[in-house]
Amino acid sequence: MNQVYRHVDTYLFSKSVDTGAKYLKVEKPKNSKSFCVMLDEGEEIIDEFEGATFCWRSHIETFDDNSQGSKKKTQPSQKKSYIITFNKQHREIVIGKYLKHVIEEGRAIEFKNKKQKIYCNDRMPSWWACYNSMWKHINFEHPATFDTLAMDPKKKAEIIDDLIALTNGKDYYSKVGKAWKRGYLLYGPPGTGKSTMIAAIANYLNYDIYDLELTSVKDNLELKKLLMEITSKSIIVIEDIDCSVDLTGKRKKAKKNKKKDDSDSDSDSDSDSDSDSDYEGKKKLTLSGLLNFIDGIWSACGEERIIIFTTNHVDKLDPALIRRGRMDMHIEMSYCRYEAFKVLAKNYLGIDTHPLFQEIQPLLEEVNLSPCDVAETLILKNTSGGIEICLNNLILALKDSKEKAIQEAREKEKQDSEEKPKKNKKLKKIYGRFKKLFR
Ligand SMILES: Nc1ncnc2c1ncn2[C@@H]1O[C@H](COP(=O)(O)OP(=O)(O)OP(=O)(O)O)[C@@H](O)[C@H]1O
Ligand SMILES: [Mg+2]
Repeated sequence: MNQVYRHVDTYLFSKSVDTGAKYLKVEKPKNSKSFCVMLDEGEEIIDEFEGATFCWRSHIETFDDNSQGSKKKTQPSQKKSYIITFNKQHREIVIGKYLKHVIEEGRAIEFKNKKQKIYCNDRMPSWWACYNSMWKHINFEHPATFDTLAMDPKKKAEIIDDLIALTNGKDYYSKVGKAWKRGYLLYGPPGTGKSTMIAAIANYLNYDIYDLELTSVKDNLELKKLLMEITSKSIIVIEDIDCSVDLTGKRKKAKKNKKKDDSDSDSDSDSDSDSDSDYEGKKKLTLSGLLNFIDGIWSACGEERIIIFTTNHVDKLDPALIRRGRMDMHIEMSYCRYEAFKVLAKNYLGIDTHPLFQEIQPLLEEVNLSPCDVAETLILKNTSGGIEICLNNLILALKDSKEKAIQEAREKEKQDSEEKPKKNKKLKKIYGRFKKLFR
């Protein structure tokens, strides 16, 4: 089906509910979450825009493909169109604004109704990539939302505001001359909701997710090709960026090589080996390739994109990779504190308050338990008196954790106090040697 026709169709359906056409056709397109209702042949819809009235009439023409004398019997094909009639004086409005409005509205409704997809890149032979997409996909159906995400409500509101600003940012980004995209770094210990947050963002915006597996990317060129296939209004995710590929190491190596090049710049043989290593570099996936992927000139070939990195070890990442501008927002997903617990209690037990909360609150403030671990204790295993059992399980888990933390701290203290005299002895020895040297 022609795209323009489809957008018009969608737009008119949103009107047909109000205007009450007599006969409608109902279809369920493969990629849509909802039904699609179309006008039947000869049905009319009246629409109004800026004081002008427009009449849309559905027209279906049927062609008999057997008319060419072919022996094989084929189904007759149909050509669908709309005829729009309006007062001559509104010609300017139709051409200047109305048609654009219809297409944009139709496209927006389709976007809202489309089924989300999650894509992943798989290692495939180069001949395959010449003829097919480099991404494989399935429908994305994850129940996470911002309502079910347990975290500090202030931080949550900040993220939602940022997302809204991004989606409304078309004019702003073109005014300031920036590519229309945003980078988020999600960091924190395991089980604190980084992946859940990605799902919640995708569901909030109805964006598709492109889960980029860096270890499957052969070189920088392949990364660029993958980028070119990513659609607008999407989220590009690189999970556990610190363990994907050794990007930091490569950069350090590159720096070392550069230093060596600078000092040996006169020698011809060295410049040859430089170009060899340059060539090797191009053949691999490097940090600079990834940086270009995020915000090089090619990154502007799509609009309304979000890039998300997740990591458990933010300190291991190369600062260039996460500097502001690349990763615009650094979001810490932390251990479960009282506010986050209240969200989990509501999700899992359906309660806003309980007398046992008083005991739980101070424990949560001093014990580091991930939301994942807290959630595990809150899963209702039976219905009779279940809530109290769950909350008591949580209290036990918190007390256990507290006990362990105290134990660990004691052991560390003991270790430190045992090591101190050894260290002092070593320092004394070094000091003694220095003294001898300068005598
Ligand atoms: N903040 C949270 N809000 C709601 N549920 C959470 C949260 N954190 C964790 N969970 C629950 O714990 C499970 C694991 O969380 P998730 O996979 O998002 O953690 P993660 O931070 O991505 O962990 P990892 O670093 O190991 O990848 C989820 O399925 C979810 O049910
Ligand atoms: Mg995760």
